[in-house]
Amino acid sequence: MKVFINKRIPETGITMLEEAGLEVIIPENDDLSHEEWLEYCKNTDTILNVGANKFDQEFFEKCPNVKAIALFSVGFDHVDIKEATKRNIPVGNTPDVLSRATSDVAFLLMQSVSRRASFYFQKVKDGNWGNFDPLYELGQELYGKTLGIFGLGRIGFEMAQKCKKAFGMNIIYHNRNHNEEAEKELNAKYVSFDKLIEQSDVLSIHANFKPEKSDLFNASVFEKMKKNSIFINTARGGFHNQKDLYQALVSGQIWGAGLDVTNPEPIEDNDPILQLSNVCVLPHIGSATIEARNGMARLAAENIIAFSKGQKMPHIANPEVY
Ligand SMILES: NC(=O)C1=CN([C@@H]2O[C@H](COP(=O)(O)OP(=O)(O)OC[C@H]3O[C@@H](n4cnc5c(N)ncnc54)[C@H](O)[C@@H]3O)[C@@H](O)[C@H]2O)C=CC1
Ligand SMILES: O=C(O)C(=O)CO
Repeated sequence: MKVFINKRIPETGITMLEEAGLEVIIPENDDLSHEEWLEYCKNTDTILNVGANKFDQEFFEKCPNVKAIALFSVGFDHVDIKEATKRNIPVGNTPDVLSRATSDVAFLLMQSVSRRASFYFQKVKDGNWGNFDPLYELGQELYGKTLGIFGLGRIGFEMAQKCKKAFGMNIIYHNRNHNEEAEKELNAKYVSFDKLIEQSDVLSIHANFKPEKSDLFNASVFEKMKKNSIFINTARGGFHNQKDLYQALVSGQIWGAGLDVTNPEPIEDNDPILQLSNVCVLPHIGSATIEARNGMARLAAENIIAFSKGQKMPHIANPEVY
């Protein structure tokens, strides 16, 4: 059985696949155009996919030989799951192993924005240390403030846990269902979407993205948020309207923003949001630790190996396929 991997992943995953007797195909030039990527996919049985290549109607029509897809990500918003299931194609993902790393980045962004760290670092790099100024670009402390989580699943829970431990923050959340563990362990309170945006001092997005939720965080939401609030998005850029976010930040409707994901992604070089002192933007590095990436490689390989043995994928985005 052939496994096409579009970009090199940590060696652990590749070794597991090879030891299982699978033929691994990794192109030398791993910066493939869409057409080149499709060409590889057409000629393979299973795909281990790194990145946001779209598994849409075009893909499924042009690549009828593909029998299984193992994503090198927990998010699967780039896959038409209904179509994959209809065609009996299991889609694997990589939950849990990256929750700590990704929530670390949400926490880091929150702190970076609250203390204007990236702005000050840029000043130092520009040779502009500045004099001690009692009123210049002051940060705000997070102790006892309210953290609002939109989408309290695996990553949202870890973010809430860190904020509770580090700053004694009160946790409120809005989710598809109640998270009993968070309510018990963190005293997290379930609130309506409107209450979430009105009451949060830090609003952190951790839900799985669906196209119908595009621009959910837009001007009408930012208007209702507190003036001292910080908006954090490490989930998917599609959740926020970036122009509206810029306006909310410039007009002082909200206090700051930390983004690991942008809309569009990658961010445009001339996006004015990059010029703001109350913003920190990272290039989608939530899972970019050695530990998380090794874990992702292991889970993706486990998925392909299970499939090759006629077994169920152990980490599956469309369990309904079985
Ligand atoms: N920045 C990065 O590098 C990374 C980003 N992510 C993103 O984080 C997302 C979350 O990952 P996990 O915590 O593992 O997923 P999860 O499935 O454990 O948690 C997501 C939670 O969001 C809730 N949810 C989904 N849609 C909702 C809606 N419309 N309203 C209210 N709640 C909603 C779900 O009920 C679930 O509890 C991924 O789907 C991915 O997009 C994940 C890993 C790395
Ligand atoms: O896993 C994901 O969903 C990511 O965004 C990158 O790790």
